[in-house]
Amino acid sequence: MRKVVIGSRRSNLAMTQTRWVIDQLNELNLPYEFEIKEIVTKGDQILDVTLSKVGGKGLFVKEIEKAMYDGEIDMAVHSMKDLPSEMAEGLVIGAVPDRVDPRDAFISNSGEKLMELPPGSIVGTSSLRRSAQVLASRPDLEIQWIRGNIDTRLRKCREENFDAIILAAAGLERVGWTKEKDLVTEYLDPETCLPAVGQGALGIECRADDEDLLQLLDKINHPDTARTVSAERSFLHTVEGGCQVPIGGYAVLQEDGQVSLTALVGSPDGKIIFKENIVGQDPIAIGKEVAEKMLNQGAKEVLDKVKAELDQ
Ligand SMILES: NCc1[nH]cc(CCC(=O)O)c1CC(=O)O
Repeated sequence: MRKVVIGSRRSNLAMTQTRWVIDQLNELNLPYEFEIKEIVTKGDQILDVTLSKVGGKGLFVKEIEKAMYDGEIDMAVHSMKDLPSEMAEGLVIGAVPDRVDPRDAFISNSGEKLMELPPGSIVGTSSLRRSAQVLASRPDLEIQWIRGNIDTRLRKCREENFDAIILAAAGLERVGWTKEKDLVTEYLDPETCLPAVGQGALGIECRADDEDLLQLLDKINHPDTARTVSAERSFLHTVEGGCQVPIGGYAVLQEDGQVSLTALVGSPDGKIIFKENIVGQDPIAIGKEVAEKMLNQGAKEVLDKVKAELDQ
């Protein structure tokens, strides 16, 4: 019997995702037991600044990775979209389980959909990807930053000066909020709001040399999800370089077995949107190809400008 220690942030979503993975692993009936170790990250302590200004998504991940190097924990369950496109040395994604709903959920206080909101309505999000796409279809709306975990954002939407907020459907679904009837006003289709790279999928990280654990994790890997997400991450890897920028990427598997990847780069005000679709057999190759095409078309200048503004 091996005891596997799983590091998790304390948030409801992180804990729920970690427990879900433990359930999947327990169902295999193999000689392993699992223990959760809570890790408080810097990202959880900084609440009042735009996330992109304090070091981006990597912030949540780094301290968990340190605990893994130190042997304090053996693995961690991440929302795939929070994982930087390049893994830290010595660590790997051991499994990508089946993806849940990748879409963004639009929640308005009045019950009006995105295209129905009156001009000047305030939409809360702290994602440049969401703001770019909302403003592209509704330039007459106002975006205001909103931070905090899912429960905090839902409370702020009701109590503070917001008319609507946008959250990932996956997060709402995992913590059980979608059971609440009429909470979600509208699920935004990927044509309106292309999801973040990896949205709705989990990535389970462990040490690259932990062959025993890698063998176990492979049993809950979902090859189709792993394949489509790898196309999205290959795109992210080629365009980016760490910063939190207005980028979206969503890939699906076609019936003929090919991967169809749609990728987006925009300016935060939604005035410039680059969007491309590419179909191919090799996910890494198509991710790279679509990224290079968009960078050459002018996406590079847009991204450089956003990064320069974030650095100020
Ligand atoms: N940025 C935080 C974050 N990271 C993962 C999810 C939701 C779950 C997922 O997309 O897998 C969320 C919340 C949100 O964006 O609304």
